[in-house]
Amino acid sequence: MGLSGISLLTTTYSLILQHQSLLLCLRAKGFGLDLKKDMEGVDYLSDERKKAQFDVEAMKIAWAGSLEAFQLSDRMAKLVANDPAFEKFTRPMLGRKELIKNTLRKAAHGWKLIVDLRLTEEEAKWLRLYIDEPAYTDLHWGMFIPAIEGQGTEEQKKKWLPLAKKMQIIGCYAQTELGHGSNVQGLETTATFDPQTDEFIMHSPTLTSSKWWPGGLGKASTHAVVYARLIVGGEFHGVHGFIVQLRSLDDHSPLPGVTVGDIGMKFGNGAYNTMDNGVLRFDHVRIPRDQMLMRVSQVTREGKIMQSDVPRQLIYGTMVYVRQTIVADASKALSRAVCIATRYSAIRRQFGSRNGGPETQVIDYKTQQSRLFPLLASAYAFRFVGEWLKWLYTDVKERLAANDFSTLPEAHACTAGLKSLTTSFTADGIEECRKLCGGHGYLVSSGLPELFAVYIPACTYEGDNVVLLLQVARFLVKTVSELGYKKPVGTTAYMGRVASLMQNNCAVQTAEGWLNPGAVVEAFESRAARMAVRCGQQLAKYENPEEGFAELSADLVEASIAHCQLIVVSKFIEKLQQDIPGKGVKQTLEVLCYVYALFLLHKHQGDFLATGYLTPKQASLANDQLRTLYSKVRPNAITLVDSFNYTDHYLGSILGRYDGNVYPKLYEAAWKDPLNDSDVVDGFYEYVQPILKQKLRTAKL
Ligand SMILES: CC/C=C\C/C=C\C/C=C\C/C=C\C/C=C\CCCC(=O)SCCNC(=O)CCNC(=O)[C@H](O)C(C)(C)COP(=O)(O)OP(=O)(O)OC[C@H]1O[C@@H](n2cnc3c(N)ncnc32)[C@H](O)[C@@H]1OP(=O)(O)O
Ligand SMILES: Cc1cc2nc3c(=O)[nH]c(=O)nc-3n(C[C@H](O)[C@H](O)[C@H](O)COP(=O)(O)OP(=O)(O)OC[C@H]3O[C@@H](n4cnc5c(N)ncnc54)[C@H](O)[C@@H]3O)c2cc1C
Repeated sequence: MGLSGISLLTTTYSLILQHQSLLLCLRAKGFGLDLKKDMEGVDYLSDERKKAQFDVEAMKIAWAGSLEAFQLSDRMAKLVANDPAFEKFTRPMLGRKELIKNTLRKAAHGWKLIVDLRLTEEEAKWLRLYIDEPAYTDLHWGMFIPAIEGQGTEEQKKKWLPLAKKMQIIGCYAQTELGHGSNVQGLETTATFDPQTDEFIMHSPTLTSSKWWPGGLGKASTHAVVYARLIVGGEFHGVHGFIVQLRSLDDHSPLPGVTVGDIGMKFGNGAYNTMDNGVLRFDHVRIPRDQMLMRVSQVTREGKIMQSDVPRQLIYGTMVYVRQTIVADASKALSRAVCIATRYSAIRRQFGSRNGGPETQVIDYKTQQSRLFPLLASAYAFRFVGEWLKWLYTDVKERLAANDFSTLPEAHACTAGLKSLTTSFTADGIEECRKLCGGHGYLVSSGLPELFAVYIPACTYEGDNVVLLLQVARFLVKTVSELGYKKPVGTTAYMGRVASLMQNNCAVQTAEGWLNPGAVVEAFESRAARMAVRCGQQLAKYENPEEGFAELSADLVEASIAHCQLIVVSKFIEKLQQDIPGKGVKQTLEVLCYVYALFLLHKHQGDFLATGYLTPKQASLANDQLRTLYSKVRPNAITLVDSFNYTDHYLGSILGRYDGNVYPKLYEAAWKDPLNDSDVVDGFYEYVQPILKQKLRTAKL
């Protein structure tokens, strides 16, 4: 290495020393330099932690939901973090075959722990979450089993659930096809009843009817719940679910008539490529009649269709369940990215040094705060709305069990809308966190690229986010059209006050005036009501309602977003009306709640102004208040992300390390890259040296 290289390195290291004064000795492998190494065990964020204005341990409990939930999650997180079998840092460098084998190994080790330690289903769920590697088990536990639980008869549940829960069979959820995903009624796979043999014949009549995407199908599953067109007596009777065995339970080979495989690599290194999303075709595969999931409709031995009093929509019930879990997962993914970006923003310094003193921590720049703190506030907002949605789902489930189907449409609208809202925001938020970490955020070792790659399909799977918002729009339009004779309830109860929401305008006169839950909720209610009513009025101009709906669909999507944001804001405010113990915890959450609401108000001020609810002056006062709120978040920022209680293993990020020891660890990690195994790169003699040694024929070059 030449002198200029060494002086560049020396300059780099003096900068590091300036930033982290406790560096003692670093060995620069490959450069022949004996530099100082950092002190392990030092907390570089301790000054930040001392600034906390609230009880961090109590905030951890508020985030987890209860002391018991905190303890359970903490126990599972540590179990995974302390087990070398769950190492994941090499994942992005593995080839596909190694990656899948590695995932199978981890899933097997996880299952062994579940059995040996006799973990409960709740503990097992957290264990799988902290293993942090998408795997066939997600679909087995998350969709296959819930599909049987929700759509199977008591007899079917008795037969299949024990097998599935002991993992004596492995299942997946095979709905989407090559040609249709969103349009479930457009699926082409057929299940034709054969009264001669009392069987269904599963068949894939076209290329586009091939099942395409189901997770766990490609290589792991022995069984699937397959959605297919029920054909009895030559007539189509809607799409239903069927339990179909795909592979031998002895040697795992596909059964006769079954063609099955993996659909290939997906976005990113490592990331979602640990999942075997699959393709499946049937060539007249026969299954017994009792393998059709028959809670909604039954086919008798004689080939008669019997409808139970359960609504047809229950066939979509598994999607309601999974969408609810996806909302809860959004807060986990967003909080993870925010934790990384917040800790790193406190470590990173740029500009502002006077007289050789330390530079400014980037977290102190107002622009950094205005990008980061709304994401932090959103992570908390999504956590609390996810908690509420879980309650709503549990309530609906109990009602369904008692044959009360009245709240199903609202549960569908809420799960669809909030799934869409939270996943779109989280996907964008993770990318924003990457940018907030500057260049180092682009390194795989920041943890952000893989988190992003794993997360973004959430905007598509379990319902494309636009398609889902259009479902919310249908629900809203129906609610508006029924206002004259039907009292809206639940999350649309505010529509019952539509007259005053359309007339009264915002009364806020000062920036402090925005620190009022009533003023905030009314602003969001008025905006949502006015946008929905405006869509209703526009729709009324069309003779054909479906044509009008299609024409106005972009506006309808915006009205749905306004409605869903209102739900998140009001559930955050409702949460704060509960008893939340711990010094300063409630006050700190109040600040975050206002940040969330006023950030949305600022971002969507066009809606609030266009609907005539706010004046430009009032919108500007909200923005003034937002700036003040950011200053209130600042001293608590690090401890607010500590309250997520994530282990370094789960975060999987050098930038987000709990101790903030970023630079030495980044430096160390670079040397672990296989490219640095040798000084001279493989291929040098074949491809580089000949260029260096070439004898140029043209003098001009
Ligand atoms: C580094 C690693 C880090 C971390 C990773 C670790 C682990 C991973 C973590 C978690 C993994 C999580 C998840 C697993 C991952 C992926 C799973 C994905 C699985 C899937 O994608 S399954 C396939 C999902 N498919 C869809 O969602 C399709 C979307 N389409 C539809 O839902 C519907 O077809 C429709 C709603 C668009 C229907 O439209 P339509 O108008 O044609 O409808 P119909 O005529 O059929 O019916 C209309 C009628 O029904 C009502 N309705 C619709 N849906 C529902 C419902 N779900 N529930 C109740 N009611 C419903 C609708 O309102 C209409 O009612 P109305 O009264 O007639 O108006
Ligand atoms: C990682 C991953 C895992 C998956 N796992 C599973 C699984 O386990 N099991 C399973 O069955 N499926 C699974 N899927 C499939 C997934 O559920 C579908 O991809 C999803 O429902 C979207 O359907 P689509 O692909 O048909 O999109 P399309 O509907 O083709 O969407 C394409 C575009 O058209 C737009 N669009 C479609 N319809 C309308 C409309 N009516 N109005 C306006 N715009 C419209 C959409 O907004 C989108 O922009 C998975 C997908 C992914 C990416």
